[in-house]
Amino acid sequence: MITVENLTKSFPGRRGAVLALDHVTLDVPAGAVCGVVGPSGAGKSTLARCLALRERPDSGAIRLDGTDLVTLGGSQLRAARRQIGVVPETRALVRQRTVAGNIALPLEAAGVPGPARKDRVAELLDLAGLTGRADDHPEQLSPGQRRRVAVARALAGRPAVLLADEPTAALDPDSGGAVLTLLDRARAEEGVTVVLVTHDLTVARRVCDAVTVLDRGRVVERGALLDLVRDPRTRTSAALLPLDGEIPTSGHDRVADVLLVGFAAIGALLPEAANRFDVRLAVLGGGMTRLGDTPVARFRIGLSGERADSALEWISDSGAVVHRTPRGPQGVAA
Ligand SMILES: Nc1ncnc2c1ncn2[C@@H]1O[C@H](COP(=O)(O)OP(=O)(O)OP(=O)(O)O)[C@@H](O)[C@H]1O
Repeated sequence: MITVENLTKSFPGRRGAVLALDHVTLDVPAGAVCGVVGPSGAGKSTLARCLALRERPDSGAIRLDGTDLVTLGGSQLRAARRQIGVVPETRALVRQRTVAGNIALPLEAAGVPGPARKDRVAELLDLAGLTGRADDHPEQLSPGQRRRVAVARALAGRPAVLLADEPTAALDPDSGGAVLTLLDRARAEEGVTVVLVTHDLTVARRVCDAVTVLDRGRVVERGALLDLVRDPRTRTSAALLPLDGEIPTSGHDRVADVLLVGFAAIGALLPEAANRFDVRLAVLGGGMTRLGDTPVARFRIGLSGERADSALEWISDSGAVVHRTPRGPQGVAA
């Protein structure tokens, strides 16, 4: 478990100090993939550098399994740094070395003997889907493959935490997806705790269990992705399942926003409600996405018919989250 408590960091700026992190608190359970998300300048990279123990915060604590890493120095700090693997920039890969040679670098530096080194490199090549490219040099690989080599290198020393700052930046969707799959496999197969820093919630939604949303150095939202998406007031929900506020809602007896989790429910629930209660049900807007493997959908629906209220209650009782829109006729919170 890694916890960040009240982390504060400022930098001198032209017009006074810039508060890059303002009492940031978050926790990442062991074996989870946690996203740190936010717009440009939110403080994500500063937080990542503090977590990597490359930058000292002005105040606050970073605890790994209870030990405050901020206070460490000397050999203890070097040992703590080995617990936190940082995915390097791909330009940090050594051009003269093969893919296998690059992954082996941290093991050589740590004095791991040859046979053990070979086994570990073979394991990581397999994990990264690069076994066939072991003897190639970085420039022979695609950008996405190079990024996977960088992830494998960061995993070599079996760190407790893996820090990946914008690991899909500048990659096409398929290559980016392969990098995210690797992070997910690393969590599942190596048990590493992953901190994924990204400006893009649609990247985080693919692998993260939980996210912390930063804005101007502050935590503005944090929690399990599913919980955040269930609450229509969160930024996370608005970003991942946007509903156009201008959707026309007139001409219906009731208008509501319905959040559905799970595939069967998305396909069947709304038509079933219309049938059961003999109401006309129109989908006015919304759409669906996936959180990891779980499909989630949010629709704005209009219902007309005598039993429209009963239909909404039944949809809610069936497990959907129903919010009657205040803009709808006789709108009241469900
Ligand atoms: N070394 C530094 N010196 C001065 N100011 C800095 C330094 N590092 C970061 N900042 C400032 O701290 C704030 C947070 O920057 P940071 O790079 O952490 O944000 P970010 O969320 O990673 O943004 P981006 O997505 O654009 O990289 C910004 O106002 C930035 O200008």
